Amino acid sequence: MPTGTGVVDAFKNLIRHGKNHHSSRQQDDAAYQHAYAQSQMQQQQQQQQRAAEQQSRQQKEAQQQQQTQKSSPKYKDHVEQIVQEEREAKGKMPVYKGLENYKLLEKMGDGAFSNVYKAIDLRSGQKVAVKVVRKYELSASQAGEKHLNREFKKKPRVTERANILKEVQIMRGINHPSIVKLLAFFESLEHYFLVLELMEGGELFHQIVKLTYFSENLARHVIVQVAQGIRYLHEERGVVHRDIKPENLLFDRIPIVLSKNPPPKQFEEEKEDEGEFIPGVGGGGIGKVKIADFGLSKVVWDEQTMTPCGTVGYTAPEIVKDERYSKSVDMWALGCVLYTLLCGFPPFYDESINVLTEKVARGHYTFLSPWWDSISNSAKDLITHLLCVDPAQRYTIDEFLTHPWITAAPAPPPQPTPFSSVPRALDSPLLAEARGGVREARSPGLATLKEAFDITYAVHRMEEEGARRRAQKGGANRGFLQNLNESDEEEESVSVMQPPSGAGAKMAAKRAVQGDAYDGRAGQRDRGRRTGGATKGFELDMEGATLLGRRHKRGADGGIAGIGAHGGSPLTQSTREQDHDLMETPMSPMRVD
Ligand SMILES: Nc1ncnc2c1ncn2[C@@H]1O[C@H](COP(=O)(O)OP(=O)(O)OP(=O)(O)O)[C@@H](O)[C@H]1O
Repeated sequence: MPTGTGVVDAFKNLIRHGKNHHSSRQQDDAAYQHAYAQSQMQQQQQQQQRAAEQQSRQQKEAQQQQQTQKSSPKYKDHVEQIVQEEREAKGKMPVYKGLENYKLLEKMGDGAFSNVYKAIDLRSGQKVAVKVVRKYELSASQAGEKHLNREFKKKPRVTERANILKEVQIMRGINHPSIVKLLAFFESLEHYFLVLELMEGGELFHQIVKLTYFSENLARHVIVQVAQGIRYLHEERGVVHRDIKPENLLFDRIPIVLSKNPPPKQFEEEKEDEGEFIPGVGGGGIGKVKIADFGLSKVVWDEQTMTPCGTVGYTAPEIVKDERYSKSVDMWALGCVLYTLLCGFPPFYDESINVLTEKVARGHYTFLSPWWDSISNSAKDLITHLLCVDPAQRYTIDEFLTHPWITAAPAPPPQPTPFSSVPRALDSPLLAEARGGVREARSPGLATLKEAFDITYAVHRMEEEGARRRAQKGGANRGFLQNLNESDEEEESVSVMQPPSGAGAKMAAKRAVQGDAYDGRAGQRDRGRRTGGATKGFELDMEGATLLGRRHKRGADGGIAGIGAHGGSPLTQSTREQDHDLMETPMSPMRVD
């Protein structure tokens, strides 16, 4: 039933036109409904108008209010708080029980079971790096489900505990300007926390990628600091690091002072200007360089008793040999790092893990032309004495530090060469792909580069452990640290059998073939050649626990037996079918705990 003013108006209308008296009932109804519809429309229009008026009034009020609020300090604080909250939410840092005295600022790196954060010690205000290591592994289903109340596997990873304790034990005794200091160590129910001296620049690896390669002055500045750290470890602490690689070398940033006379570009590559090299300070943004990550380190002699560690009852020659082998692993690594600094790619590389292992074992590398053409013979000479297959022939740290290239004063920048003499557009053969067009990116290519280092060193560590096992057959009393070393050995034999993920498997196939500048018989120049044709080098005798031994089992005759002694360029080896088969198998990361 219509009600209100609309209906009244409708009736008035009807009366006005006299229809109320003369129309039939039907007509009255139609008129009534028409009047009713009209009144409804009018009503709606009025309501809409009122609503529009009210809305515009409210908008005006809100605008006025905003104007006054925006200029008020309270409003500004509020907005800033929201922006800050949004920023924080983006880079949200996890909260760890037991780490309440530290405020995590940003993530700096991660390993297989650890994360490293830049943090502030809230008590002292000091900036530090905190390495957080998980004690327990999430079971596969739990890891995927991301439960809030996560349950951990009951069984602690005992090997990991031993490794962490060893790392801490070793780092505690170390105090050297070229080695990252351990400031504190503590643990909660679920994590170990290592508070470390902060190296703001991060990994040297990224700086190599950024600059493509280093000038000889800058390479010397870096490698001398690393070598001094190694000398301290070897000679004063009886420790071998065993994992010296650009990833584990951290640096402090310094400002780049633009070159007065920018050095000529060697090739049409995007080598960033390193800037002026300042002796004693650095260049290319790199100041102090320090060794980090003692996760694979070993103690080879007890600094207190000055006797070899845990070798009571062993005969002297084996002990001496054992210790020399251990140290020589670091010297080999030093050679790999120096080579990489100077040209931007590692000395040993192949997409096939078998071929790479073979090259490392035989010491087959080259000073690849044209990248090495302008690098001094003195630098090459030093490298040949480090990448020398026979550990007995390899330079010791003292020999390294007295080599003429190391003791030379920084040279003035090279004279410009006309660009027309440049053969063609070039970039470091691996880095060009490693970058994948993105500078400093952690592209799969970069991961492959890192894996090349890992494999190279793993082969040498295995060699060292093989020597130790041979020496220790029969057993003897072992000291505390030697027992810690033992757990590591077991782990190593597992970890090295994991080939790199397939990311770089197809890399080399695309790579341009380069000619050899030098046949790459590392360390053979003036140390005397071996008899019997092919260089024997060391035996990869790991008693069935080796990378190669295991690959034989897995790869159906795809192991080292099928590989001839290659003497060619490290970047020219063809990849054989069986190697491909192995590479296609999806694999977990190299490090296995
Ligand atoms: N003191 C530090 N200052 C700055 N960054 C650091 C520091 N220590 C470690 N990092 C960063 O964290 C990364 C991982 O650290 P570290 O190598 O000690 O851990 P990890 O778990 O042993 O790693 P991995 O599994 O690669 O051996 C480093 O490569 C580096 O980028």
